[in-house]
Amino acid sequence: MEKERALEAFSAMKDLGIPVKEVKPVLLNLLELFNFDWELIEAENYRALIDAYFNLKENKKGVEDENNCIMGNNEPERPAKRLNLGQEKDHVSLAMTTSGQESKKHSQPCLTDRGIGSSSWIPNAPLSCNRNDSTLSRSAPREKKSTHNRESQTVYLKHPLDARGPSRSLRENVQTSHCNRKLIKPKTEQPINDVVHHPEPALGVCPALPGSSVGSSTESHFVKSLASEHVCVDNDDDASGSNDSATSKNNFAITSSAMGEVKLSLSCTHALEKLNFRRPNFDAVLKYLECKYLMSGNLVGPEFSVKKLLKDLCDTYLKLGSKPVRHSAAINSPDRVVNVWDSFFGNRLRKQASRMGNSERDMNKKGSNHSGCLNSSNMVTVPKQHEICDKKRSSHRISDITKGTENVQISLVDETGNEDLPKFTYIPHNLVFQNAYVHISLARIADEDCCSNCSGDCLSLSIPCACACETGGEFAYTRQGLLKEEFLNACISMKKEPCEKHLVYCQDCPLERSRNEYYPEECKGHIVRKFIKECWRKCGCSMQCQNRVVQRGITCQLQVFLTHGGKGWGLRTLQDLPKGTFVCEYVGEIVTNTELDERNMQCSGSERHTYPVTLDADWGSERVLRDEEALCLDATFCGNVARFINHRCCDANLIDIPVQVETPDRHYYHLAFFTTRKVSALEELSWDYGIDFSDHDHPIKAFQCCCGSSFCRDVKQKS
Ligand SMILES: C[S@@+](CC[C@H](N)C(=O)[O-])C[C@H]1O[C@@H](n2cnc3c(N)ncnc32)[C@H](O)[C@@H]1O
Repeated sequence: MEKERALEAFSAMKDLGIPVKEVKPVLLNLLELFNFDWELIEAENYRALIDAYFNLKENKKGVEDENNCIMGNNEPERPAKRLNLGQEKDHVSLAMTTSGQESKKHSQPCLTDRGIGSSSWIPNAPLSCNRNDSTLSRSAPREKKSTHNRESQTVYLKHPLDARGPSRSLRENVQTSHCNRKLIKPKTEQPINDVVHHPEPALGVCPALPGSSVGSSTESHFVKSLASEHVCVDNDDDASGSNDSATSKNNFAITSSAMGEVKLSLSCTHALEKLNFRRPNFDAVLKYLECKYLMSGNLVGPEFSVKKLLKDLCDTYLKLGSKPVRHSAAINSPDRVVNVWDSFFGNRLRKQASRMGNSERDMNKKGSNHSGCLNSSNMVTVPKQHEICDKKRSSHRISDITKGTENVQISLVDETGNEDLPKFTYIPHNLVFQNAYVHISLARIADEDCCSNCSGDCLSLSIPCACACETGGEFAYTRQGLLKEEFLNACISMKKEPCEKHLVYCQDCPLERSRNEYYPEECKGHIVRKFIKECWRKCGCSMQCQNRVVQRGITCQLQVFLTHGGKGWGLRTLQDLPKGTFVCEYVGEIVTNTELDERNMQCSGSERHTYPVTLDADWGSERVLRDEEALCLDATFCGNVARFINHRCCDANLIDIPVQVETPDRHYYHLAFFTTRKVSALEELSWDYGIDFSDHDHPIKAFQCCCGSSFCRDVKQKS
């Protein structure tokens, strides 16, 4: 896993013209700084790594320039340009277009050739196929702001790999250069009376007892000389094997007894001489070392020796234990990570971190109290008058209905305490119930359905990649991870006022068949919907490509709550959401029309249903789709948070948009919810199910709408 990630990082940097050998030390340092949190390194197309690399380069160059000045040399040309992925688009595209993008053809959207983009909500069962009601959408932008301030983010890097080695540390470089950047210092000089005295030797690894394992971070006893044989091995730099352990700085000893016990002791006597030395987490030491070897790629080369390996272990232990107090505290105590973030990178990077799935959740988990309230590490500040963590008032509270399956926790609160908790199984991705046939295979993805020649981030290319063809030859997303305004507005207006040209008609409409099997009416038309096409596995770009939004999952802070006014549970946002934000996908069981009919026949009319959505956009194509083939999503029994989104006529703040990820056809796709306007923290999220409240023949009676919209279509409510 680590190896794959390292290779991906190398490849991304290679795309920018940065050789692997130069990336390795920077990456290793960054891993160390970020506490091996790869997500931070991978975020926004390795922005941290790129920054660190160029900072290093610049700092080095500063020194070189200075030296050149002193020596009277001409200023050499800069080796490479620094890139700002957020803003300096040209630089990035320059580097990225080396992979033959010019040869790509970008066809215009061809929705009508390929079938219908219709997805309709279905109250309880039979599928409604009204011109006005055939809209379900999904949306998903990740907010990514390019507020990167390079001037304030010079990361201190020292030469990482070789403890003996670097000709000049960056610290020296920085100090001698005239660079005004703020430095993040790895260690502050401490007054002498701050020295921490360790009563025990600094390192002890005692895997001696049978069954015990190497690597316990808590063991700290130096090997005792109980052994029948005790070999002390000096590991001077030349690894000559001198046995003079008394003079050796780093050494290790192997002790064994006649009973078969073996103890391996590593002694880093350097540690005692170091100011600020704190025992590091041994797992972190091992991880660091593994990464180092992984990146050097010569673990088992001709130069390999076990002695060297053990010496490296000692050195690494010493290195990690000699970090500034706060950093080593973070290594030892994950609870302090947030402080380290603040002190090392300030709020900017912390926010960046908090936008990322796991890190975010970790922070929340650590910061949440027993009942799961959000704390200061959260981006969301809930106004006092709406205090949702008030225990006296909320007799129902679940801190995470997703049970850890999403990137973020989603709480449920019932401030009245009167409602039964919803009964369903949370699933973060669609699952086939039984008979539905979802044909996902790499072989079906043709060259024109993916961008195999791309690398890194497709949105940084000057020419949109093949995947953009579905959205008019342009990407649907902005570089901030939002849906483009033009695309969104077109989807909204198509949904509100579908005109004839947006409709396709089936020869034999499955929706009508489901209403009346023997005398189905003529198809009333399905809207040919606008699709988003995201890059996927066969594409050459990385997982950080900004044309991958929905597939990365929920990133907004959401909450299920008990609404007032008869709608039951609802979903609200706990943070302000800009227009075009991806909120969540509609996730449920993938069922066939036949299976859905069966389900609907079994349930009683009084049950509060989630509204299944018809999925198959191939309706209206020449082939008649049988009920056993047509697909729907039903979130009644198994679903995600979208099952709590209530209906609002006409002016809902969410719209559902089909998103093509794994399959190039329109038989199966994802339905994503995006905000139609700016939504403020604590607003209820809603979407227009597309119900025709005047359709009294519909086998499923629609609920009495309490949406409160002045455009409410339920006339009963109005009168
Ligand atoms: C997808 S579920 C939404 C979550 C649901 N409120 C719950 O408590 O589980 C759809 C159901 O919510 C209720 N509902 C949704 N929107 C409504 C509205 N505008 N007016 C009245 N009831 C609504 C209806 O009972 C409907 O069958």
